[in-house]
Amino acid sequence: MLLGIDVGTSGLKAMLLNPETGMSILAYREYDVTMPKTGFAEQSPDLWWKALIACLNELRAKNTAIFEKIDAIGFSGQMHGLVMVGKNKEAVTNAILWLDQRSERQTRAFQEKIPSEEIATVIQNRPFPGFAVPSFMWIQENEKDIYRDCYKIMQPKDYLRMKLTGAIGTEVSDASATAGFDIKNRKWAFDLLDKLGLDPEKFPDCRESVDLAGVITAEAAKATGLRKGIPVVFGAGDQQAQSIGNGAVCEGLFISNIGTGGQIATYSEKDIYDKKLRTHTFCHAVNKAYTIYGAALCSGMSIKWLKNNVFDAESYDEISALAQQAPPCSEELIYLPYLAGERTPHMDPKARGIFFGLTMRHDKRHFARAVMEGVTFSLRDSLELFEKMNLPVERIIASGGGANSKIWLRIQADIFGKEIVVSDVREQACLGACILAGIGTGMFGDVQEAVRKLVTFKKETYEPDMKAHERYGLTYRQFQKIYDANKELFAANGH
Ligand SMILES: Nc1ncnc2c1ncn2[C@@H]1O[C@H](COP(=O)(O)OP(=O)(O)O)[C@@H](O)[C@H]1O
Ligand SMILES: O=C(CO)[C@@H](O)[C@H](O)COP(=O)(O)O
Repeated sequence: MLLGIDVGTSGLKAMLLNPETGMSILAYREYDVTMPKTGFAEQSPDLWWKALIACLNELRAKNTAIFEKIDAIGFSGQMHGLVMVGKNKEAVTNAILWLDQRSERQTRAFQEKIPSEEIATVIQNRPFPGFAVPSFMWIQENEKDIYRDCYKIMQPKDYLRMKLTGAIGTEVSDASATAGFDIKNRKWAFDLLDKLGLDPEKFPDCRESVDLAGVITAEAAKATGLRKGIPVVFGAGDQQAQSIGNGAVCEGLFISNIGTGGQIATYSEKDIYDKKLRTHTFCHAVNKAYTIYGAALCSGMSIKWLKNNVFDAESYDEISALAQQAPPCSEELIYLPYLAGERTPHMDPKARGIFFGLTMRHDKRHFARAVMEGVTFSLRDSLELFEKMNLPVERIIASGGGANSKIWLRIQADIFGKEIVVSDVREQACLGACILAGIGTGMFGDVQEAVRKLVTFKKETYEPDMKAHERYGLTYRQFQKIYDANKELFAANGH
């Protein structure tokens, strides 16, 4: 049996998987993002640890015989965030998440200190607030004691792996998304970190995602109920893990992932990157390949915000039922999902959310649908960039929590004008984490073998209605113009 753990932004999932039959059992614990100030987004690493213990207790209580047969453990996790631990391997403060916008000034300083040519060829990505390196620069400037007490930095899933194995370390897929990593050479960009004035000693050893990180310690066995000595592999960032769990490990397959953030992602053997650095090129977890994707910040988060902060609704299904009752294009109500700035395509931390075109005819149904459509328009921005990068998109695999909504899958097919398919396993990032554990311990020869065995797709697919696609095309152009028309106002806005 394999155990895959995904440390998401909205919650933690743990999956027990039989690698022979593909049978899987899941446990989930939801948690929140803490926002102590405007633009701040944090989580306590202890929250993830408690969620992990709760998930493992549930899996063990309900499936004791299976739980005792776990042969290997793998990880997936929310990317970019900054976890800082002291010499005692305890977190010295809350983790600063990928959604955090506090390091805008440090991001600008980064771009002033490092020549743009070096950023393009070494980092291959534009540094952005919420990436670990700008966040760490913020800590260095504003929280000197925490910077001093920080022995090593890491990403969220690395923290839980350290708690299980006692070993500190990170791996290429997450490290490459910190803005401090040499993508081509798959190692920390120490020269660049030095120029930024950061202490290279605070960056942990970095390995490949399928390497063995350690085994479950006696202390962790006592806390979690896991058997002492189970091997644990490094694991990967959730983008790379979910793409493996969706079987997108060859060129030409694209994924539309709607988790808390949203991404249009593909696999590449070459380190192709957008010359204007509007998309991301990071190390993939397998085959020494690359993942290339456009990233939207508040995708699932927009629906979560609408559900919790505006409608006070019971469930996501309630939002989907409302969206189903409004017509395509929501009677000209257009939503810009920039609640925490936006990465692809604008790379603008100051962008903000907008509802445009309100009339007295609009009600909750239109708001629900407009939010789903606005998020999908923002993902179409990435598709258009891919077409320009000569990476044509034919068929799209929908993934993440957003793929649980049939109306949102229909909206994606019609806005993208592409066929949408969905895999049989609901938690694709957990499956990816299990596959990495299986490869790392020799259960699978390679990722292709694992994917052939374990990734299957639902019979029901979503063909685009090309008439709706044409209509959406006009609204999409308006969506783009609304950002352009407000860009200067966003920039002038103080927060
Ligand atoms: N049934 C549903 N209908 C619509 N959206 C959903 C549904 N279930 C989950 N979501 C969306 O998916 C998001 C969570 O996705 P998930 O992939 O679990 O995120 P994460 O990995 O960030 O924790 C929620 O914030 C919500 O927006
Ligand atoms: O910023 C990104 C990817 O670049 C984020 O999407 C994080 O990786 C978190 O993933 P989810 O929790 O949204 O699945």
